[in-house]
Amino acid sequence: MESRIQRVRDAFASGRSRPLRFRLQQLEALRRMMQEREKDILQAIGADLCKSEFNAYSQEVITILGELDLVLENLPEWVTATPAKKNLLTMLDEAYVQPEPLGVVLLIGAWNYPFVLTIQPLIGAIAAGNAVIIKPSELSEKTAQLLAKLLPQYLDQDLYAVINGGIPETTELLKQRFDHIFYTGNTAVGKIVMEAAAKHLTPVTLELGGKSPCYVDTDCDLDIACRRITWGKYMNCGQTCIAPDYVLCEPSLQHQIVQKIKETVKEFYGENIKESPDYERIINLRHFKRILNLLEGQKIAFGGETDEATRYIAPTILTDVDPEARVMQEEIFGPILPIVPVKDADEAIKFINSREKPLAFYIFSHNDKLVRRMIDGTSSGGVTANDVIMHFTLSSLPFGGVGSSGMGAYHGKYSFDTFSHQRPCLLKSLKREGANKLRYPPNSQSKVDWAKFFILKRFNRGKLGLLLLALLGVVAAVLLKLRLHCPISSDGPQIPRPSSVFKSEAGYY
Ligand SMILES: NC(=O)c1ccc[n+]([C@@H]2O[C@H](COP(=O)([O-])OP(=O)(O)OC[C@H]3O[C@@H](n4cnc5c(N)ncnc54)[C@H](O)[C@@H]3O)[C@@H](O)[C@H]2O)c1
Ligand SMILES: CCCCCCC=O
Repeated sequence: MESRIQRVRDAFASGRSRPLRFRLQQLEALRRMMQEREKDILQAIGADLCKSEFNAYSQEVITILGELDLVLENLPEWVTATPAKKNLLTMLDEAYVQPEPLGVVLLIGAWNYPFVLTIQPLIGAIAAGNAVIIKPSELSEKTAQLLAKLLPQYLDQDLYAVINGGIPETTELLKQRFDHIFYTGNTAVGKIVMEAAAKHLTPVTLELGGKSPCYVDTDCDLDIACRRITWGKYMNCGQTCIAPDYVLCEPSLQHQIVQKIKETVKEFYGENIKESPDYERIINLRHFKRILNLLEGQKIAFGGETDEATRYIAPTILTDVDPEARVMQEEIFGPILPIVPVKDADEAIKFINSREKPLAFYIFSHNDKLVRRMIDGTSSGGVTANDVIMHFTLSSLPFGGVGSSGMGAYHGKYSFDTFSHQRPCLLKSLKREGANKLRYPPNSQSKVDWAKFFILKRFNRGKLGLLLLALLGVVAAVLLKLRLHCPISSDGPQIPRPSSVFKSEAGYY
């Protein structure tokens, strides 16, 4: 493993990954891979999660194609240095911010959307000019194998490496030194990743989970709200990091919500859910048993059927759930929807704020004021009002958690920024030493006053202001140069103070 990582490190050190043309070529190659190997990709995802090709395409492939289009179109602009504002002292210098690659990035992918949650950060890391070690999740075994086979066929083999394996391999990988670690998965492993990264002072992006609440207001179209909640909760058999974990609503709504979700489940998956090509299965027996344990002692208002042999758990709703119950202590990550009755929106806000910050928060209401009040009164990785999941699909929005749901964000330009260092560059000349002498010892009050003038002066008066600034800069520099050539008195150089030179009613110019 070490020699493989060294090969990636050496390739990065060669500088090959940096030119814009190279990055675009690699991203084009990824797009080609998505097109040419679409069938293999859909089959691997399907085998891992018992997912139909339609669902695999719309939940994973579309997102990657959209991300590639966006990055390929905008990368030339993103890699370009941004000029920085200057002050009087740096007026004739060049100041800009140049994004630069971080180096060798470790990407640890997740199993629940095994393709998109690995490839989407990879796109950002390549776009930013990095070399990458990709560690797909061993739980989605077929996709992990396919990634190890396909990526070397399309991408530069020295710069980008797939390392497969389980906990021992991940543990070994984490001992190595990287320039950034991007991890998607649960909070407990997130802490392990961060601890390992701290040993090398490696920055991390942690895309974690949490219990994402969904508040349903009485002033709301319940039919539409329940249809959208049903879609987001039971998609991928509840194994979605931003699935609505539980519903908060006034007690009077509980029964109606159960009824409407029940009807929608029938509409979506038919009478025999097990036969529906749109209903997935739990990834493995460990997770299957974990989810079943969450049902113990709960009032099942709908669903509850299970089949261990196929790891099937029916869409299930629990009512009158005690906030202290086990199902309300950990992220469910399965097709179980607890409803916790609350008095009103204020109690819902208190409830949410008394717990760890979630990855997502959903509010269903016609009342815009209430929606904004609930957003302002809470904190979460992201928010969607009157829908679920959809903020993930908009690449102009950063995607990530806050507090225990994670740190850092990605998607679109945010991915590029996550994998870049924003390097401030100031290019001065060896001339104009007159003005620069201000900062050299021995110091004096008049030098401090001049420094204040040069550094703190602000101009917000358009072109005229800029012209004036330029003139003042030249005058000040000439004055300083002249005065700095004068003999030095006991009080330091005899420099006029800016207050005696440029003072007007409006203050200093
Ligand atoms: N924020 C997001 O984008 C996002 C996306 C998907 C999943 N998630 C979260 O991931 C969680 C589900 O994943 P999971 O809990 O099944 O993850 P998991 O148990 O599958 O673990 C994920 C990875 O961590 C590694 N791992 C496990 N134990 C380890 C250890 N002791 N040391 C080192 N590595 C170890 C595994 O090898 C695996 O590759 C949920 O909380 C979900 O919300 C978040
Ligand atoms: C429609 C795709 C949703 C992906 C959510 C990622 C977290 O699990």
